[in-house]
Amino acid sequence: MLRWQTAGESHGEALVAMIEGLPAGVQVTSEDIRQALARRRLGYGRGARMKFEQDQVRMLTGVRHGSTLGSPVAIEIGNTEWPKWTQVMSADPLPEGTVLPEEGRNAPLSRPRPGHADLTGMRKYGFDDARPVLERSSARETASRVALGAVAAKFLEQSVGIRTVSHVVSLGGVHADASLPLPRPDDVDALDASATRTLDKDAEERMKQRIDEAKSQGDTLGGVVEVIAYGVPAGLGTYVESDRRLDAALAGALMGIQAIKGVEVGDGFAEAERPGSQAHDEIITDEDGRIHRLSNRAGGIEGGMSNGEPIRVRAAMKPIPSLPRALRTVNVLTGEAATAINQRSDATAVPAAAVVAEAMVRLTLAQFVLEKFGGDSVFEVKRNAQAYVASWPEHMR
Ligand SMILES: Cc1cc2nc3c(=O)[nH]c(=O)nc-3n(C[C@H](O)[C@H](O)[C@H](O)COP(=O)(O)O)c2cc1C
Ligand SMILES: C=C(O[C@@H]1CC(C(=O)O)=C[C@@H](OP(=O)(O)O)[C@H]1O)C(=O)O
Repeated sequence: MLRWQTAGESHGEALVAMIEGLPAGVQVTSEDIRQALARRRLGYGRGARMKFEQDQVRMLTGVRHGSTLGSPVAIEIGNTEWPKWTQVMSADPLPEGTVLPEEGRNAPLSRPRPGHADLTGMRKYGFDDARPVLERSSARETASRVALGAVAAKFLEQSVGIRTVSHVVSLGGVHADASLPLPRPDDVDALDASATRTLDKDAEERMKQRIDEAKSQGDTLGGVVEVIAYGVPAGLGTYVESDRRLDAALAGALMGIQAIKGVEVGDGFAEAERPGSQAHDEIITDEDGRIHRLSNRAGGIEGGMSNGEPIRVRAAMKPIPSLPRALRTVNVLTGEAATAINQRSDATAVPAAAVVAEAMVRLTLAQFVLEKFGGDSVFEVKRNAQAYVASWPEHMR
């Protein structure tokens, strides 16, 4: 069983991520993790913090000489901003009379920001300011999941040959051309080079303009991201029990990302508007006698199982809730009307969310691969997966 967990606060000393249940023999280095984290920092419209802060990666356990040991893998992502935050975020009580810098005093954070966890978090945990809530509800935490996703990606590629890619489908209402071919894993460099993580250059320009326009109006934007997984063998997940469905797990994993408000598998909501004759993926036998699909509207999942086609899932991100054009709120210390604090913030983080969504798809697929094929070493998982496919009659492969 593959399990993972993250810990850490947005302005704390470090984030910590742990994954347990990975087989031995996954080739992975801290440089692989660094590269994945660098991708999450890219994207037009991200705020100042992305520029001055760095992710300091340390592989603490579970890996020796670039290869996993089968024991839990723990990764630390140090926050280079920590020296500025040590007092505000100190784990130990502060000496009497310590005067905290502005960001550590509770007055500004007694005005909960609409769209954030602030108000309900304060009520739920009994705080009189939002600092203890925002520290953990912040999407800074997604760095931990991207780090774990980088390890999962290595496992998927080295065991079964699964590779993933993510891109932005729409940003602030500007859509990439849906008739373009789907990105493939080899397009990753081109996607990294794109300011808005899209292969549609024309849409990229319009997305940038839209972000500039929103910024000049003190506003923020959301959008839709897509993750595609290639090389997924048929038969991950099952229809036999709802909580073992691959589509359900992927939806949960994507919904667990901060600010994600909708998930689609394949053509998702568009499917609901089509007649059945145009909604499914017809099965034919091609010239070499092999079974083949004419389309992939289902996004590679039928009956809660991967069907051998590329897996395609989308996630809709709401606009960033901290806006320069501050929203109305209430000062919870006085009950008086107020405006939400206007912190430095991302104008949009949709390209980064694509990278986070990809990490969640990688982790979820790794879980399902291990459930299906088992194995304590990459070699064993690979052998089991190959034997499974080889057990099918030739035309079914
Ligand atoms: C990669 C990423 C970056 C984000 N950056 C910011 C930000 O700079 N400012 C902000 O207010 N919200 C940001 N958010 C969104 C908040 O974390 C999120 O909206 C908030 O936690 C409440 O969302 P929820 O209701 O889905 O939990 C970001 C989200 C993601 C995924
Ligand atoms: C630090 C990251 O994202 C942060 C996520 C975030 C939020 O509210 O979710 C708010 C911003 O932080 P701050 O309020 O300190 O400026 C982002 O910069 C990161 O992604 O590494």
